[in-house]
Parts: sequence; C-alpha cells; structure tokens
Amino acid sequence: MTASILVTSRSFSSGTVDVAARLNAAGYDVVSASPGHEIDALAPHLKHVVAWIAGTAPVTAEHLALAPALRVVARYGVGVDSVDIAAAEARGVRVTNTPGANSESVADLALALLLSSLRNVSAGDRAVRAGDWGAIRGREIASLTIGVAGYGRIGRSFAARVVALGARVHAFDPYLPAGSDSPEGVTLVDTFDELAGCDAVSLHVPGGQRLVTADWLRGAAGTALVNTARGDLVDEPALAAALRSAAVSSYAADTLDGEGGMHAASPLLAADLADRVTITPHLGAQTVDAVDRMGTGSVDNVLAVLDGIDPPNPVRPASTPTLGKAVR
Ligand SMILES: O=C(O)CC[C@@H](O)C(=O)O
Repeated sequence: MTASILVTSRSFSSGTVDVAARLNAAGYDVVSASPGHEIDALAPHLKHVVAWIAGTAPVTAEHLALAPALRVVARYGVGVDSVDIAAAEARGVRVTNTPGANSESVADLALALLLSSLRNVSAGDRAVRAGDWGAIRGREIASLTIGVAGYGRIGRSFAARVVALGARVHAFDPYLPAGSDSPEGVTLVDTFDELAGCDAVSLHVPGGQRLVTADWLRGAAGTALVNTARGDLVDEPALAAALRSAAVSSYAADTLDGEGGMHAASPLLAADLADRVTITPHLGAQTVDAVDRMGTGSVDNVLAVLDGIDPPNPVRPASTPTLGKAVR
C-alpha cells in the first residue's frame, strides 16, 4: 500500500510550483482534508498517514494519538503555536516549519493595514456605498512613531518599510542580545509597555500569549493597532472597550481569536466599531510568492524526515519563545 501524506493547509496546491507532484514522485499519495482540523474529519486519514502538512488550526495530542504511523508534522508557514510540540516529541514525531517563507508578504499586509487605518480606507469605502461623499481626516505616516512588537524577520521587514516612508520606529524584542545594533530610524526599547505611547503599534510575535491586555490598553493614547500575527495576543473584550473610549483609534488585523470557526462571536465585529475595525481572513501569507516558498519548504522538510535525514527547519520546544502571559 502506498504511504499517504495528509495536507490541511488552505493553499498548498494553489501555487505555481507543483509541490504535490514532488510528493507523488517520491512515492507518496497526497490526501487533502479540512483546514479546520476537526477530529471527526481527520480521524479516518490520521490512521494511515506518515506525514502531515498542517495549516494554522490546532494540531493537538488528541490528533497525534490517532496517527500511529505519523513521523512529521510540517507547518506550512512559520507559527508553531498551534502545534502541541511536547506531545509530538513524546511520540517521536518531528515538527518543522518554513521560517522566512512569508516574511515579506506579511510585512506588506501589515503596512497595507496600517495605511488603511491611518487613511480610513474601509470607512471611506463604506461611506461611499452609503451615499456619503464627506471628508474623513487621517494621519500621514511620516509624522508618526510606530511601535513594533517582535523584531524578528517579519518585524524587521515591516520596520524597514515604515522607516523608508519617513516614520520613526520603537522596537521591542526581549530575545535580542543586549547591546544589539539597530538600523537608522529604529530605536530598541526594553518593554512592551513602552510601545503603548506610540502613535501606532504592529504585532509580530508568536501566538499562545496575551500581550495586549486591559492593563496595557490603559497606557494607550489613541494608538492605531495592527495585528498580522495571532488573534490570541489581544484581549478582545478589553480592546473593544478601548476602541469605544478612543484609547485605541483603530484596530486592523489579519486574525481573530478563534478564527476559522469561533471568530463570528468576536466583540470586535460589533456594528458600532465597523468604521474603526478592519479584519482580513488571515491573508498575510497568501501571495503567489509566499505560497510557493511555504509549499516548497514544507515538502523539503517532509521528504527529509521520511528519508531519515535531518529536515532543513526542525522546531524544538526551546525555540518557541513567549513574551506575555500564556493563554493556553
Ligand atoms: O496562511 C498560512 O497558512 C500561513 C500562516 C502564517 O500565519 C504562518 O504561521 O506562517
């Protein structure tokens, strides 16, 4: 019987590179299943598969227990907050990801969301459709100090973009070695709290932790908040209150807590916040360019593990840092 590889990422076969053909050529069947990772939908496949190319939905100990032949969970993307890495390790299942594959794409979207917020693009579109051609005032990006939480690959790419447009950046990343240098226009700060005073803040840190809490929001003064990372970084009820009190001027995010199923109940989707809240359906990595790199990278990882060699991008528990309070 041919061994099977399970694919649950949303866009695996939609790039310009035929990544499934590489798996077939190596002698594996490719089975696609629900990106929501519902146990009932996945259980019949998990029984047989030797590898799983996974999207952003959780990969839990329960899934892993149903997959006796599984040798590798390859995240199609970067974030591994969705994978129970300890449970995988305990079962001898390797976990891999594709670092850098979507950095430029996510940084582009973060900039798009920031500019959209600053210039009221969504609110303007809604106004026109409602028959209103009035003026809505925004801010120039070059007049702003922008906080960047997480100064890794994506944070740096985003910072470079806004500095090129004339903004100043304050970046926070506790994993930078003390005394690290930063490029012109970027000042490294010591705490996430220091970013609350910035005109805008963009989040580029791993999920599984709460950074934007009611406490942090008390320090905000009209901040435009952008989140292309993970929905659980934000206390959504507290943020909805901060938007209503104008402590936060806008929220533009590519993610919601419980996205892909539970997100419809988010307090951030309330009708009275619609002009100041913009949400996109996790599009950050969904470019032709990033899809090709994530597909190629995840296939490289899977084939290496199945060939019995070290994958190019292994993930270990110690390489998943946290900055805020854990939420799981
Ligand atoms: O769209 C995807 O599957 C990638 C998601 C992205 O957040 C990542 O973890 O790299």
